[in-house]
Amino acid sequence: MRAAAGIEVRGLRKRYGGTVALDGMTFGVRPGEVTGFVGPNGAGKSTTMRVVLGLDTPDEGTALIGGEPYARLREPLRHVGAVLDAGALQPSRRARDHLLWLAHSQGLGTRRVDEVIERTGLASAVRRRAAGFSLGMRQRLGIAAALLGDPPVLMLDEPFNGLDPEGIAWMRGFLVSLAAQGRSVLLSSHLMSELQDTADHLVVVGRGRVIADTSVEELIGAASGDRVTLRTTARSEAMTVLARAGATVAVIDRGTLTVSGLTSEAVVRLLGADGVAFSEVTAHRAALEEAYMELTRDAVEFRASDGRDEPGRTGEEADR
Ligand SMILES: Nc1ncnc2c1ncn2[C@@H]1O[C@H](COP(=O)(O)OP(=O)(O)OP(=O)(O)O)[C@@H](O)[C@H]1O
Repeated sequence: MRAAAGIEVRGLRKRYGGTVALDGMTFGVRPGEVTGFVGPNGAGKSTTMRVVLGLDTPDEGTALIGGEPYARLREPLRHVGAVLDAGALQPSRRARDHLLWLAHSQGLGTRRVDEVIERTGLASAVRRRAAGFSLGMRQRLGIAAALLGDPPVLMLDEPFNGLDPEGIAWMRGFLVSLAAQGRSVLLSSHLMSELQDTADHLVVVGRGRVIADTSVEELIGAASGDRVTLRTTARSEAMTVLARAGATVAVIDRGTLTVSGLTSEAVVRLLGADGVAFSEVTAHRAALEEAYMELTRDAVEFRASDGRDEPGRTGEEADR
């Protein structure tokens, strides 16, 4: 691998007819980190990746890999590897032949092909034809191809799509190890849960622009706000007492509530004064999924209401 390089995306705008796909998309991807590129369907993730790879032209803005636009890279496979559509394989071609064809087209040798086959755990499948490959094997083959030129930058569009739990675990570990080698790894997903244990950094997007550019830790902290988590077996009584004191109370599960608008001291005092039993009062820490939902609420085209945080609900209403 050559000197570390990153991705720089600045002010990308792109329309398809009346649809605004990119609306000033701006972010960077640093070496040594897995950056999760996450947002609801239609947020502009795939379009951004295609622009970075020179497969689509923006109306405005720039996208650079190691300081250069893709079109100016000599031997691009040595600078960036990408898997945009793992399904796109010539069905009759055997896995190893697919890699050999790619390698030879870029002046890379057979030895490198065997190295990437080994690294991606494809050794037992290389003589099989692509048509018989599971999606998991296709993803591995896509990554093997992306790694042929030992590039410092990797981009993967929805790499967890369709993988079974074992495939997901393998993919996570593999992506983290690639970043640990100093590579810049950008991976997209529309599910935050897929990124939770993989990404160091998150670029959250919606409607063609960046909503948050943050570390995983910061995002969880920011979304947690001034809320208190309360565990109690007397949910209904607790909700009545706290709502009466002006708090907004949401039900998380049978024995857990989150309370906004009161300090934890006030919650303890109010419940104690009314003799409502509780087992725990702690500062709330939002799970990443919850943080993500809050951030992207306005950017989602369709979302069914789960009714959890409707304002003004009382304990009795919520308990029904
Ligand atoms: N070739 C195209 N022609 C017309 N519209 C397009 C084209 N490519 C993307 N779009 C539109 O641009 C917007 C952004 O799409 P994009 O595929 O980049 O989003 P995404 O974040 O990757 O979504 P998903 O998670 O569904 O893949 C969407 O409204 C999409 O319908």
